[in-house]
Formats: sequence, structure tokens, C-alpha cells
Amino acid sequence: MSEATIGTPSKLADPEARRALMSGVSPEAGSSKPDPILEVDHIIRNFGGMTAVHVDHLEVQRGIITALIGPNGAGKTTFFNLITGFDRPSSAKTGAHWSFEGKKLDKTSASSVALAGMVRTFQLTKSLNRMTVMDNMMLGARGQRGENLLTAMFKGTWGAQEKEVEKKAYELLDRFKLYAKKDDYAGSLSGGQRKLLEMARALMSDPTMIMLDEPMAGVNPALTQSLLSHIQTLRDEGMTVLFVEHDMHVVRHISDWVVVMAEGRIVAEGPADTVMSNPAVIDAYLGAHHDTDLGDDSLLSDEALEEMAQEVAAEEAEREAEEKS
Ligand SMILES: Nc1ncnc2c1ncn2[C@@H]1O[C@H](COP(=O)(O)OP(=O)(O)OP(=O)(O)O)[C@@H](O)[C@H]1O
Repeated sequence: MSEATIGTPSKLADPEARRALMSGVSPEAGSSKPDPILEVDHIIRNFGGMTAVHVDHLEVQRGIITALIGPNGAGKTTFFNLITGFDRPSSAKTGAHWSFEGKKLDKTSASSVALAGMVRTFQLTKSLNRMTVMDNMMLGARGQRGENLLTAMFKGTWGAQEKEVEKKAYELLDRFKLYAKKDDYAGSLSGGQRKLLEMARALMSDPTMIMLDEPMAGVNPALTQSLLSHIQTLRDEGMTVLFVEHDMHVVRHISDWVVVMAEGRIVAEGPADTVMSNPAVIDAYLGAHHDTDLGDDSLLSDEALEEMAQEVAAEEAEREAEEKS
């Protein structure tokens, strides 16, 4: 089992080791993983008569970056909400189960999920915008593994604890290039800096797995590279990363494994290239009238365009021949 420790490289920092680890995994929805950190069974969420999520089985491999993709409305955010305890499955009483590090999380509150080591980033809300960067970081510690800290306050050991937490906050702000902004209001940060703060804040609780909901949304190109390398560094230090992202170039660039959702269900899994050429995945995106660029620029090559033109011409010729006969 690999431990996520800042600064210590994991054996999965080696791309070859990651490829070898996942090479035996079947690229099918719900496939078994060599060492799953998260296992989900029979999670269904209905809103009125509509089923937003219906996941029969999913395993997330420890120590790698897994992307959760799918067209708009596929159920990705609802699924994140369910497994992190921010929503309850409609199937709670009919067999919904999920476990993290082998520990059952059914019926668990969001704070207990975070306490177990699975944290998600949150967009900065209005009230968080009105707080300083440093206060946001301190809240990260309180909101996540806060019980210990609150107990410490009452026991009078708060001072020592707070210093330790402050030290960690400074280290993370330094690492995410936000130290100079520590006394600024979070609301004054740029889109990319806010994403960095969301990530840094989530790390205050020393998670084993971090869940990122669209980490690149609203980030300018200059900071995109920095965010991507932060995510890769976390993985290289042993953390498990699960992220939702619409930008397929980003998905192809950093994912070790991709899980595809459509209409609430997992429809495919596998390495990015395999998944994005899977007809079921292309259908899911086209069926959702989604004009997402699947990030494969070769699809736009002259040869590909020529091939498409030839196919169209052949179909037309066939139709004309049928009409004449
Ligand atoms: N609280 C709610 N009440 C009713 N319907 C909801 C609610 N939350 C989500 N839905 C519906 O559930 C479906 C899945 O939504 P969800 O936001 O999880 O999809 P998504 O894959 O995250 O989409 P996007 O990529 O656009 O963010 C959608 O049809 C959405 O309208």
C-alpha cells in the first residue's frame, strides 16, 4: 500500500510502472482493479421520475489519476456528491454500498468521509471569497479533520495544534505559489489561483485521495500547466486522484485511467486512447448532442477529412443508383 506523503516519490511515479499495473485490467465498465482504494456498488439516485445515477459497480485504483468523463448531465457531479456523503442514494435501503480503504462509507456523513481520507475540492463560495487566503486554509483543516482540532481547543492544547496547522498551511501556500497572497481576500484571486487555493485547502487534511470537480474550468493557459503538474506531483507522491473534466486534451494529458459515464451509468473504462476511440463513448457524446472535441486532433487530419468525403460520395452514388433502378 502506498502512502501519500508530501515530497516522497511513490513507485507509481514511474509511467512504466503505472502502465504495467493497469495493463492487465479489462477495459470494461466496472472492471476489477489490482488494488482498489474505492469500491462502489449499486448506487442509484433518482430525482422524481428521472434516474441521474445508476452505478452497478466501480473500482478506483489506488495511486493513479483516474478521470471521470461524460457528456453534460451524465451524472458525474451527482455521483461525486453521493460518494462523498453530500447526498444520499435512492438505493440506500436496497443494497447501495461503497467503501474507501476497505472501510464502509454507507450512511456516513461528509465530514466522516473526509476524516477517512477522501476529500473533494469546493468552489469558493461568496462567504469564502470574503475571507483571506490563510483563513480559507485554516478552515480547510477545521472542515475536514476538524473534530480533533476542536477537541484540542477545548482541552487547552489549541496553541500547539494551531501552530502545527499554520505551519502546514504556509508550506502548502508556498508549494502552490500562493504564499504572497496569504493575507489577500480569496475573492481577489484569479480563476487559476482560486483553483490552486481549492486544491491547497483540500490538502490541509492530509487526504489519501483527492477528488477534483473540473479543476481546469476558468483557468487561463498560463496556469493550466502549473495546475496539471501539481496534480501529477500529488499522484507521484502516492496520492490517488479522481477528477471530473470536460477538456479532453487535459484528460488525455494526465489520466492514467478514464471512466466514462452516460445517462447515469458507467459505459466504458480504460486508458484514454482506448476509451476515446470506443464507439460506445463516441455514441454517448454524439447521442447527447455534445460537440465535445474528444481531444484527438488526428480526427481532423486531411486524410480523415478526405476519407469522410469519400464515404459521403459513395453513399450518395449508392442512393442515386437505387433511385434510378
Ligand atoms: N437536485 C437536483 N434535482 C433534480 N435534478 C437534478 C438535481 N441534481 C442533478 N439533477 C439532474 O441529474 C442529472 C445529472 O446531473 P449532474 O449535474 O450530476 O451531471 P454532470 O455529468 O455532472 O453534468 P455536467 O457535466 O453538465 O456538470 C441531470 O439531468 C441534472 O439535471
